[in-house]
Amino acid sequence: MENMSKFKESNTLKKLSKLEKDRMERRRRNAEVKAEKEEISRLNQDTPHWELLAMITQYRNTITLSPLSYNDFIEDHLITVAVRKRPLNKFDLVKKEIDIITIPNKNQLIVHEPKYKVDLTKYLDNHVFTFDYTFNETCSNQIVYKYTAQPLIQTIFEGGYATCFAYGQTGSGKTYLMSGCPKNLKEKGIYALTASDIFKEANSEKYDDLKLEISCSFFEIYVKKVSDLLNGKQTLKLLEDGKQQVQVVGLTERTVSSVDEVLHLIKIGNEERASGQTSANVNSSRSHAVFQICLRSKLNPKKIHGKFSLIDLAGNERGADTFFSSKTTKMEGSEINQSLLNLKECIRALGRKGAHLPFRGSKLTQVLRDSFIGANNKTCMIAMVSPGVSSCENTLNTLRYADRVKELGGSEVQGSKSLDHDLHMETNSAVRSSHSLNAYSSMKSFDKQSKDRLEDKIINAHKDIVKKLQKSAKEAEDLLNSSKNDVEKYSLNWNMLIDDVVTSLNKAKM
Ligand SMILES: Nc1ncnc2c1ncn2[C@@H]1O[C@H](COP(=O)(O)OP(=O)(O)OP(=O)(O)O)[C@@H](O)[C@H]1O
Repeated sequence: MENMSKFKESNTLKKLSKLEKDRMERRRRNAEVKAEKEEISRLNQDTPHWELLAMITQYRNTITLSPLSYNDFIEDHLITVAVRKRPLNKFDLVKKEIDIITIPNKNQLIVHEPKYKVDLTKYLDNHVFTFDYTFNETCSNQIVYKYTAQPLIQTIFEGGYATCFAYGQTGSGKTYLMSGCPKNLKEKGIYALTASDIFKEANSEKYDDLKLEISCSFFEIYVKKVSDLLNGKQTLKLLEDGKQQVQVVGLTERTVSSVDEVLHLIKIGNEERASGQTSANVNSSRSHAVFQICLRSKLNPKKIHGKFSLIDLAGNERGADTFFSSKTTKMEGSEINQSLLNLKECIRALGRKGAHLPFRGSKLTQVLRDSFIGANNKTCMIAMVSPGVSSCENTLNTLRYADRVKELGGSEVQGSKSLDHDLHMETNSAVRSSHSLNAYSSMKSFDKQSKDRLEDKIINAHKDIVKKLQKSAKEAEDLLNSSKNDVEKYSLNWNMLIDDVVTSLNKAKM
């Protein structure tokens, strides 16, 4: 008995001593980790985002990168939505920005958003977006052009309207893409590349009979004011005739015979645009600039044969600081938001032939009305994003907007690690197939296997819709919590969210 109690005592002592040893070991290891962190932090004093950078690098090491290459296939779309990421520039480097965008392949993009857990440890919220094309920081303007605006050139020769939009926050590279790099003349912009191809095509024998003439106009829309950039910013009026056709009364249209002449007009217009920035409230990135190249046959000069509109859209990023700002700035912001929402609906209407076209909702959509109707019209939108971490919120807003422009095209899978495009395509086609459920129930000759497969697809599509609604409910809750910070941004995001929910619900109807 005595031996037994001695044995128990020594066992307890052993356990206590082990616990003490473990505790010491834990303390030693914690001290080591702490020292290591302090050392890394000391070494990275110059890189405030080193922890975030380490997490992103680790993430990138887990995926295979296969970005778009020059020989990739050009898809034929009525509406093309693409994203271009610019490289970090010297201003970013001065601000010690880090690159939070990864482009793993030719149509996906990941935004690594830094977030904090409740215990304040950092983590990455990886947002995966799918578009028709994604261009990484090494892609030249020529490549972006090849997959976006160039495939639309033929449209205007076939009697249609082609429209190319560049959208993104200030500093995201819209001017670099549209006008080219001022320091490197080889890096031409979309204006010059488009004009050059239009001249090449117009001068080909095919169109000899048409006797085509090329002319250009350039105007700006700021709040509700339309100004002629080729005529000293003369204010222009919009008039709608009985056939709902909108005329920009008094707009200067210059006949051109070479690419250089086109570029000269663009230079004049851009200078005119910039000149307003100091003298008034007008800021180039807060107005929409519309450059149009028009084809007319000399045989019937009153009728437009085809038109290419290149539009540098205003960014909505200043919404972030408008809560305490002036009435003018608020009005400016809400006008931009309204025109962007309307634009999105009008582009979607182009994709759904015969759908209601709410073009009267803004001056921008009024002047572009003809671009959204007509069987032969095509549109592309290039969303531009800055890679830096301080642009994260604006980048997500730009991508969400671009994502919603194309109904059923490019879906965002928040937080998802899946990079499988086919998966999205599968989901999208299943959603589309749910429209045919009524037809399906009345199909008597349907074989059992096909019936089961279709039924599964429909149920899966409906599950996706439920998931989407749950995600939207969560987004709505987050939005409500942030409503007090910035009313204007809140209302824009709220409208976009509701739009999205309504679209999902419409799709869910059987
Ligand atoms: N693809 C690119 N490669 C290299 N540099 C780029 C690229 N895109 C943009 N930049 C550089 O980034 C800076 C901002 O670009 P840019 O002026 O084109 O932006 P923006 O969207 O037109 O801005 P804002 O709306 O304020 O006029 C410029 O210095 C530009 O040269």
